[in-house]
Amino acid sequence: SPLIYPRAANTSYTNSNGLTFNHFNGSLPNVTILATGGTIAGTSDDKTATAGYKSGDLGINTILSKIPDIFNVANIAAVQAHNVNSGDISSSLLLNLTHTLQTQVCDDPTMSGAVITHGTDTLEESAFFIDATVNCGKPIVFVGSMRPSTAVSADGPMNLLQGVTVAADKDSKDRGALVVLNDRIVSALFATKTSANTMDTFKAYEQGSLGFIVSNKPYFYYPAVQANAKHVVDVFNVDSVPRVDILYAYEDMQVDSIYSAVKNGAKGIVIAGEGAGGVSTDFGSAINDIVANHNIPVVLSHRTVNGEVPTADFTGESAKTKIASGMFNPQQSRIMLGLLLAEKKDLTEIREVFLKATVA
Ligand SMILES: NC(=O)C[C@H](N)C(=O)O
Repeated sequence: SPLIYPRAANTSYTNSNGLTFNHFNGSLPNVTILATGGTIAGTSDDKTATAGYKSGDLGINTILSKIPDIFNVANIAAVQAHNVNSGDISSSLLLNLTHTLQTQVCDDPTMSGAVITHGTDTLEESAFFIDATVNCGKPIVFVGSMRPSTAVSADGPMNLLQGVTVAADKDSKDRGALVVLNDRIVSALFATKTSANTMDTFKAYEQGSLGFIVSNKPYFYYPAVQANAKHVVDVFNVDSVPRVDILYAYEDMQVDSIYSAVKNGAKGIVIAGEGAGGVSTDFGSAINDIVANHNIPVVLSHRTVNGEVPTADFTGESAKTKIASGMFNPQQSRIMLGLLLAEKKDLTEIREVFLKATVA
């Protein structure tokens, strides 16, 4: 294995990409942590507080100093990429993360994998984005926490320890990006936050988790496999992602929301549709008009947590204009559509990608 270095334990080592590993031990795998903030870096003066705390406060080295066991698992190069509440993560930061991961982890044979620490509110979006843009068999693992670092029984340290362990484990390879929280390993392609408050929040209801962790040992239920819906976009020459808006469908929804989205600069639209991509008759006609006359792709997704939008639901004019999201929920669909627009894909090519996530 190229991961072994002839170096004494507990020395500091800087590799050719400028990543510095403290407590270096030549017999351990190398993992980088890219820290972005969130509750895992959150603090409060009140140890009982699991609301009203400051998200994205502590630096990654302070977090790591409270988990010395982590240095027995891997050599760690910790990088503070950002330190924010996850609502402030942007596609430009994610493009930077993609480039960093590709060059400093995927293309470096001495690196085993990477961990991204992230606020949980939008963690699934960033994990989906990275899964769709980093072309890598190595594990890229997202971790966060639901309790701030100051809370009684804070979950962050164990989640980070487990995330590093999964990133360092050869069984984690070729499974796409992963989400590790609350002892579970979930595919980034399907993970979604299911509770706004509790620790058992990241789930892939239909697909299930890929495995779990006990006494810091990961266990995967099945050998590595990539999902049928997986699609990797090449963003090497992309410097920004076009704006895609999500419109939430409901009874009494007015058609002017779609026209104002386009007027305000949206280059693509995702509808969080009722049931399997449903909208009112009037709104359906407005979508047809937007696609035909403004050349803006519109993806019909579902506001339900589970299920898919089948293409079979769209007939006549709608079959030509509307793109069914398949299994992708609105936030996943927004990211995929934005990335495909960044790649300058046309309507037919965009439709083909969403078809991979579609059954009927
Ligand atoms: N649990 C969390 O991390 C929530 C926090 N508001 C964030 O997403 O940054």
